[in-house]
Amino acid sequence: MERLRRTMMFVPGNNPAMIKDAGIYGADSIMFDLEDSVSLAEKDAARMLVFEALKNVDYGNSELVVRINGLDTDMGKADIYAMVKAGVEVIRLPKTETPDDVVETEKVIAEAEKFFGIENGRTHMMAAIESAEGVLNAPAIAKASDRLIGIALGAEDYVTNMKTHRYPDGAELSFARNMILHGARAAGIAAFDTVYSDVDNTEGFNHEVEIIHELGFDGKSVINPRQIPLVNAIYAPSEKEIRNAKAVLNAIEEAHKKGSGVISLHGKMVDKPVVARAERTMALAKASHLVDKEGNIYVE
Ligand SMILES: CC(C)(COP(=O)(O)OP(=O)(O)OC[C@H]1O[C@@H](n2cnc3c(N)ncnc32)[C@H](O)[C@@H]1OP(=O)(O)O)[C@@H](O)C(=O)NCCC(=O)NCCSC(=O)C[C@@](O)(CC(=O)O)C(=O)O
Ligand SMILES: [Mg+2]
Repeated sequence: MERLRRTMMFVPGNNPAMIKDAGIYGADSIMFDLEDSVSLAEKDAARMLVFEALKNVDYGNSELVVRINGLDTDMGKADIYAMVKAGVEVIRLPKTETPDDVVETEKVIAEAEKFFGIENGRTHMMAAIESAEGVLNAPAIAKASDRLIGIALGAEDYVTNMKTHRYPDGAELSFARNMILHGARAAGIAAFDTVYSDVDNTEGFNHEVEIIHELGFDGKSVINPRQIPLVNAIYAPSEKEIRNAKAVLNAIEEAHKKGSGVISLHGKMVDKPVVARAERTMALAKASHLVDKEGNIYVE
């Protein structure tokens, strides 16, 4: 079963208090940032701080991601070496424009793994797409490395590049979101939506999460712990959806016992894609604490 990544929380890499407590909020992934939330003067200190945190702090089940500075800066290579040495799970490449950006970053990661005697391929990657060129190349970027677990939209940089800004209905992001989603799905990896900066605007945030949930994004980048339960609530399946998923999984189990891969349930065909959706519903229900380990509904 693929890992759930409903929320990926940005944590500024120069903020010791936020770094120390980042594990208590239940984010599926924690993303320590060495890039745009850290000023030039603090880059070295932030790298050391995040290195120490990765080595010494227990973040429970959260996946650990670090957004590095790009290889077109003086910091990129040092960031990669330090994070690979610390054992980070995923390196997030910012401002990815072309598949070559991914390939070049992968080369340095592989060099670092070799240098520190770490198994080749252990460090995964994700690529943030934050410009028109990146969006147009999204399908190729998503297929540029087997290490990629996903691609993400970085909308603040993207709207700046597009000479616009963020609007409540998200029309300005529609093409980018669809390109990123299709690129990710064609490559079989995850798609993550961008941050929502107005942390006190719960209504606007919920509206945006509804949109990306309906489109099919795996999850959203968040910048504040208060945004985590809001995303989780929208990604939580309803009781009706859970009951239907359980019925589908029971029906297909019966079909398999009879040697068939397809069966009818209440007059509707149940086949492989319906089963895959039911499995994801049950995974989301478990993550949302709506069912127990066996899939029994708590609300019954
Ligand atoms: C927004 C705000 C200032 C609000 O402050 P507030 O003070 O109102 O927060 P409160 O709610 O009062 O905090 C209550 C308690 O939570 C703690 N707490 C808050 N935030 C926490 C957190 N993130 N991690 C751990 N802990 C946290 C806090 O320490 C306190 O702890 P305590 O004192 O113990 O109670 C704050 O959240 C914050 O700085 N966020 C991170 C901002 C950031 O990372 N920006 C860069 C990434 S975007 C980018 O680069 C654009 C992009 O590249 C994106 C893309 O690519 O997708 C693109 O182009 O679009
Ligand atoms: Mg950005």
